[in-house]
Amino acid sequence: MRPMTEIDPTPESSEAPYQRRIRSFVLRQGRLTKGQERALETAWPQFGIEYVEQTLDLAHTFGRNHSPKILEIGFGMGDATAKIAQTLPDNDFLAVEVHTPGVGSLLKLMQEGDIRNIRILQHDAVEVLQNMLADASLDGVHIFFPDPWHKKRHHKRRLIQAEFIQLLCSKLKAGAYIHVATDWQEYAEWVLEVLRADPQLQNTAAEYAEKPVYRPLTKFENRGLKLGHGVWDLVFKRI
Ligand SMILES: C[S@@+](CC[C@H](N)C(=O)[O-])C[C@H]1O[C@@H](n2cnc3c(N)ncnc32)[C@H](O)[C@@H]1O
Repeated sequence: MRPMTEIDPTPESSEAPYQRRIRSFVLRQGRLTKGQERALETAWPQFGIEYVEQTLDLAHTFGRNHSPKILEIGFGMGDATAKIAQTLPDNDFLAVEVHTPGVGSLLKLMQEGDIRNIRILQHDAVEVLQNMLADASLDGVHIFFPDPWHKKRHHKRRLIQAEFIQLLCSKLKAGAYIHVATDWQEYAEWVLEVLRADPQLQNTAAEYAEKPVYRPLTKFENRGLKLGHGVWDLVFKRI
């Protein structure tokens, strides 16, 4: 197993409404394949967005105005992202991930499939939300299989927390959606509770939603389903 590097929590402060002290991710020192390395060199200049503390003009970034703008947080190796972008060519996807091999992998998939409606930001999505996205600028958010942080003492590292959802809601247009999928039942229950408790959100189902058709089954999910493991989709709308 590769050595894991924990990112140091940023110092405590009481200035901003949502202070990010605990990271929801661990930066792994993954090795890049030759193909990922090549994709990073050749496609990043066209499809990568550098993190800066300045509001991103999404229409300008994607070169079109009226297409729905969807944020994906933590795309992993990008397989689902690439498939969804191909399935929904009229939507634009801002895909955020911290892991370099994942960024290389998605860029490679974009080159192979000639996919042009994705832009990639390699940074902590919380800081991207805080510093780069305008209020009421998003039509949807995808969070697929966020790290469940199984152990109770790690629950504070879970991405989905009440304050994070408040921040996310401020970036959603009225009627925009949040779609979370998880294969960890206890996290599904946690997410359901957090989303239900936010007065700005409305569940589109009684509890868990049917898997929306645009979300492809991942290899890992397929394997889990065969073993009888469950997957829970949650789709909420911003009022
Ligand atoms: C369990 S993986 C799931 C990846 C992918 N969505 C899938 O379904 O295969 C969770 C991913 O979220 C990323 N992640 C976690 N917190 C993040 C954050 N705050 N900003 C950006 N990426 C994050 C991790 O690096 C990791 O790749």
